[in-house]
Amino acid sequence: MAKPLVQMALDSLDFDATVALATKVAPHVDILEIGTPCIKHNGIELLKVLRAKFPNNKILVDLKTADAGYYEAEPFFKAGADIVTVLGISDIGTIKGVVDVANKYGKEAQVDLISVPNKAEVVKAVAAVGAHIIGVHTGLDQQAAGQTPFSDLALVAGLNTGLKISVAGGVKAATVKQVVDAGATIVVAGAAIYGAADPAAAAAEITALARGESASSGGLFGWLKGLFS
Ligand SMILES: O=C([C@H](O)CO)[C@H](O)[C@H](O)COP(=O)(O)O
Repeated sequence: MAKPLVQMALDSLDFDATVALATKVAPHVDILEIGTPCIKHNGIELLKVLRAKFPNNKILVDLKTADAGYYEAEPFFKAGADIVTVLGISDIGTIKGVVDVANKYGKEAQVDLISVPNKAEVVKAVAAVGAHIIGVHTGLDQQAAGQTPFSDLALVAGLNTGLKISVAGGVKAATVKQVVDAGATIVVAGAAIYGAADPAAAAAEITALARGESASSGGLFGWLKGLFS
């Protein structure tokens, strides 16, 4: 089975701080996510800068599209996004539009299940129109109300659609193995990395844990640990 991918969510509003954080973290993760507040605030220019600076990372643009799927997503695929998100609560025509334009560019559409009431039904419907990734997502406001993504992940994994499953919502070093064991193929971490004293080390630790490697063999973090042990 393929090793899970690790995605870092860039949720700052500041353009330069986002580029600086991405520079620290990019060597330690597979996917850089431009979070929804960040892309709304900074626009497609930020994607162009990150695309040019980080050719070895995939880039997800968290558009959370709700309408005009094809039209809204196309400029971002054209500018180098590898994955674009669309809301699972939106019309199936909107979701199909993002899938179609992703296919046109050889890229991927991720359907975000945030606030979807009938998750099993939506997962089956979006699988039928060719969605590439299902996003199990407990948003920042839901996390503040005490929610976690674990029960939704169990439900989605149990549907056995064969689609990739991305999991976001407060994932941290202590929970990353639980998320992978429960069926995540993409693990997303935002605050656990950008809120750490050393974001590069936190990213390296989370990636090592997601891949089932001991933290001591995990990139810079492992190297630093080795120095001081
Ligand atoms: O998608 C996110 C949120 O809705 C704002 O765009 C976060 O990036 C995602 O939840 C991951 O961040 P953490 O929950 O802090 O790990």
